[in-house]
Formats: sequence, structure tokens, C-alpha cells
Amino acid sequence: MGVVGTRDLTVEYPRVRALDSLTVDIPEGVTGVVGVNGAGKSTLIKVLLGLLRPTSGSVEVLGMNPATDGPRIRELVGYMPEHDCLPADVNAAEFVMHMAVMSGLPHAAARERTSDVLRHVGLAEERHRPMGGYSTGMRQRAKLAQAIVHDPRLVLLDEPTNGLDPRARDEMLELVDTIGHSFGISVAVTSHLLGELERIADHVVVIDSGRLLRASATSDLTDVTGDVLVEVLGPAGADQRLGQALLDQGMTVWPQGDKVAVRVTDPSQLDAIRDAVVDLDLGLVRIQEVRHTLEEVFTQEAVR
Ligand SMILES: Nc1ncnc2c1ncn2[C@@H]1O[C@H](COP(=O)(O)OP(=O)(O)OP(=O)(O)O)[C@@H](O)[C@H]1O
Repeated sequence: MGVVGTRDLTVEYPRVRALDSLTVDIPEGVTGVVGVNGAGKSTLIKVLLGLLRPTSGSVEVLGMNPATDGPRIRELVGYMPEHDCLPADVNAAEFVMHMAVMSGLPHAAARERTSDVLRHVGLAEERHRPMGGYSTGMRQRAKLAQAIVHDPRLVLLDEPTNGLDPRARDEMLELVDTIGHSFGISVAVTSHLLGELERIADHVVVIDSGRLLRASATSDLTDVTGDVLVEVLGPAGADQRLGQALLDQGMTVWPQGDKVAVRVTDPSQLDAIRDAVVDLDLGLVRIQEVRHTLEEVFTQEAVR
């Protein structure tokens, strides 16, 4: 039995259909929810928390309906929002303690859990300093601490690695891994980078324009190696410029018509290819796998 299930879930904002008949199950364990900016990841999280009503379709979280069981769901579910929301003049100990009490923990238990959880996320020493003086990495860890302080069954983490340098990102991913695999809390974690979630997630769900592109065990994705063809839009010579940029990064690259063929030995290379296209100010038409599954992940072709 999964922790989250949606059926034909549609959410419309006045001008945008953010989720479009999304049917997906999120099992226990760590699930990566991947999609480019605007794909609908934050909207999905808000629906799961009961903060946003679906236009149509249904949702279950831990067997409950967020529209009617919102308060109970928020007791059992932790949430780390994407954007900065920490009061600058409050310290992490006071803030996390407050969130623990808000989640229904008695005072003494809240104090004990706060101190444990701040130690787990590596904020024990700085816990009495106002959060306004924290680095981005520390702020992300404070947001993570408040999400798990009440020992939830499920935690929803919205882009926890956003804005972090590579070292802080690795530390955050390790923490998420520990929460999911040592503390036994199910995790749904969003990112626009498939490569980074692939390291810690048991399952991956790929969303594009509010629709499900793919849902599979991560081990199926890690089989995604082989040759890919990258097609870009841009001025004449765009493909050669991309080819050179990828060569400079040490990738094995060769021209194929007006496309660039790349040998992929690690799924994180797909993110590097996408980043290179963006850095060169080109448009990515598609990354197409020459043999199997990549095409399903990166083109508009829904798998089911
Ligand atoms: N409150 C809102 N009012 C109108 N449109 C919105 C609102 N919130 C999100 N959208 C639009 O809905 C779509 C999905 O947004 P959402 O924030 O869910 O995507 P996302 O995958 O989480 O992206 P990001 O990582 O950039 O937040 C986008 O086109 C976005 O502009």
C-alpha cells in the first residue's frame, strides 16, 4: 500500500493547468519527484497537504483525503517548503520547538525531539543563533528539522537542495537518505535534477507540464546508459558549440547529422547535458536514447 495515490488529478490556476489528469502512486521509501521548473511539483505537494483543492480528480495521503482530513494529515506528514520562510530574529531551537508544539507534541517531548533533531541535521552548535545570520545550507537544514521534528510517517521535501553549493547539496542528500532509510520515514522529495535524486531515491516519478511522464524504480533508470542523441534549437552551428562544450567536460561526443551523439555512462550526465544547453542559451528539443528508456523520460511521450 503506497503512502500517496492520485487519480486523474487536475489543478487549474486562472491561466495555467498545473496538473493535468495526473495518476500516480508513491510507495513507501524514498521517492524522487522530478520535473523542470513549472512542471507542477509544488502544486502536487500543496494538494497532498490539503492546502489547495483539486479542480477535479482524487487524492489519498496515508489512506486519507486531504480535503477533509487536512489537520490529521498534517500531524502525520512533515513539509519542507521550497522558499525561504524562516523568521530572521528567531533561533533554530525556538523555531523548531514551536513547530513541534504546533504539531501536537507535549512540551517536554517537543523539547527533547527538538534537541535530537537539530543534532541530526548538524545544527546543534548554532541552535541559539538567530536564523537571519544563517547560510543557505543552515537555513535548509533548519527547514528540514522542523519537517521531521514530530516524527511524521511521511515527509514532503520541496527542492531541498535549491541554492546549495555542491558540498552542502551532498550533505543535504545524505540527510534525506538517512531520514528515509534509517529513520524509516517515507520521503517524497522534488528536484529538477534527475541525477542527484537517482543517488538516494528508491523510486522516481517524472512530471512534465502537470502530466506523468514516467514512474519507475530507480534501478530501472540506472540502466539508462548507452548512446543518446541531443537535438537543440539555436543559431547555425549550435550543435557544434554544444558538442565542444560536452567534449570540454570530458564526455565522449560525435556529430550525427544536425544532432550531437553522446555516450552516457552515468545518468547524472543527462543533467550535465541539459545544463550545458542552458549555459549556451540554446533550446533543448530532445534527448533521445538510441536504444531504450531515456526517450520516455525526456520527450513528451507519456508512458501510460
Ligand atoms: N498560485 C498560482 N497562481 C497561478 N499560477 C500558478 C500558481 N502557482 C503555480 N502556478 C503555475 O502553475 C505551474 C506549476 O507550478 P509549480 O510551482 O507547481 O511547479 P514546480 O514544478 O514546483 O516548479 P518550481 O520548481 O519552479 O516551483 C506553473 O506554470 C506556475 O507558473
